Amino acid sequence: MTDNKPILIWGAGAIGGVIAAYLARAGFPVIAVDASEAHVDAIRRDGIRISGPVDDFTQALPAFTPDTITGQYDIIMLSVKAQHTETAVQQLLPHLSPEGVVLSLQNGLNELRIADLVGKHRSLCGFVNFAADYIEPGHILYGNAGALMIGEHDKGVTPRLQALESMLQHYHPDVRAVDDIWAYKWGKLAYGSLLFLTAVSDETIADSVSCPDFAPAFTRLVGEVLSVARAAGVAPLGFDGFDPEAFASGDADTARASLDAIADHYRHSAKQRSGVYRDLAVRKRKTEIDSQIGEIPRIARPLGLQTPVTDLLIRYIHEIEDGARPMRRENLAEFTAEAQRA
Ligand SMILES: NC(=O)C1=CN([C@@H]2O[C@H](COP(=O)(O)OP(=O)(O)OC[C@H]3O[C@@H](n4cnc5c(N)ncnc54)[C@H](OP(=O)(O)O)[C@@H]3O)[C@@H](O)[C@H]2O)C=CC1
Ligand SMILES: CC(C)(CO)C(=O)C(=O)O
Repeated sequence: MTDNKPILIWGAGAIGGVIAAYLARAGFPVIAVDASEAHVDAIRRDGIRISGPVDDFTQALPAFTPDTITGQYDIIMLSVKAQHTETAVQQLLPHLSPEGVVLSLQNGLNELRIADLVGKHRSLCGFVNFAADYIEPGHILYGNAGALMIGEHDKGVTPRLQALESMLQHYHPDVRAVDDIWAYKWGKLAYGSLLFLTAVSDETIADSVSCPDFAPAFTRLVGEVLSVARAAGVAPLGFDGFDPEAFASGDADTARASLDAIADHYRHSAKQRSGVYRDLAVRKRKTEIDSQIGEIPRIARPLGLQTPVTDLLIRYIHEIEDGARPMRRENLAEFTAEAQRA
């Protein structure tokens, strides 16, 4: 499957840009496809620049917008924001070969929708926790390494998954093909809810999650998402300091220890704030709240579960998106008080 045939990276921003640059540097024939004409023009002209504490290099790369790419491909790695998934999949479908696969490298449970659109046998799942920021056209900050795992929708590590694992190990040797990807995808969704909550404040992820005053809110929020995961038949797994068991235990000290470990992970990163913060404060655009975190109540309701703390988070982020609530530390105190009453 990976026999020197061109690979598309569809959405070559922060995450897709890093993967594209590393794979191209390793000699894979990678083509970037991105909706931003300015980004595509810069990559074509100067290559893609990866900067930061992990690496600093510029990689030449062919790049196209979705309407100018031609041909059919066996591997398309998709890394657009969750709310752009459906449009991107409709655009990429004519370029996916009959035996080709779309590997999602995104937060959220987008693979469920991708499988509906391309067929489950042509959809592979990804869990990403490395950190990167789109700085300007052609330039990505790679903040720190983090977990990256891939899997089939159903159990089993297939030869095609192993081939992709070997390829992605050129990005980082710790990339793993796993047979329980949903345990990580749901783990990241619970952790993602925590990241969204840090973005109601203008402080860093580390400062927010390590503050004892706010620990009850983070703990209740993450615990609630984990309960939905379990009701949906998934036992989430941890990574990079995040220990789901600690949040499910109901023991405040155990949860605090995991919050401190998460804070420690980010203290070593050049990306101190989440992608959510970046959407709100820097790029001034809507976040993935509805398509990523909104899935949690949508899945919970038919299972007879309420999600009051997640609903509260969605309200706060909408208020910030709508300009009705400034991003500030006080929001975390207010959220903590409201979450305890919810
Ligand atoms: N950044 C991070 O550190 C992490 C991000 N993730 C997840 O990875 C996914 C990608 O996020 P991230 O890389 O940060 O996002 P970015 O916005 O940096 O990159 C996405 C790129 O896709 C482009 N795009 C939008 N629509 C299309 C389309 N239809 N076809 C092709 N390209 C398109 C965007 O252009 P435009 O900006 O013009 O819309 C942008 O350049 C998200 O689900 C995110 O939650 C997961 C872990 C960490
Ligand atoms: C913070 C990070 C990079 C996870 O490490 C993330 O997932 C995001 O910014 O959305």
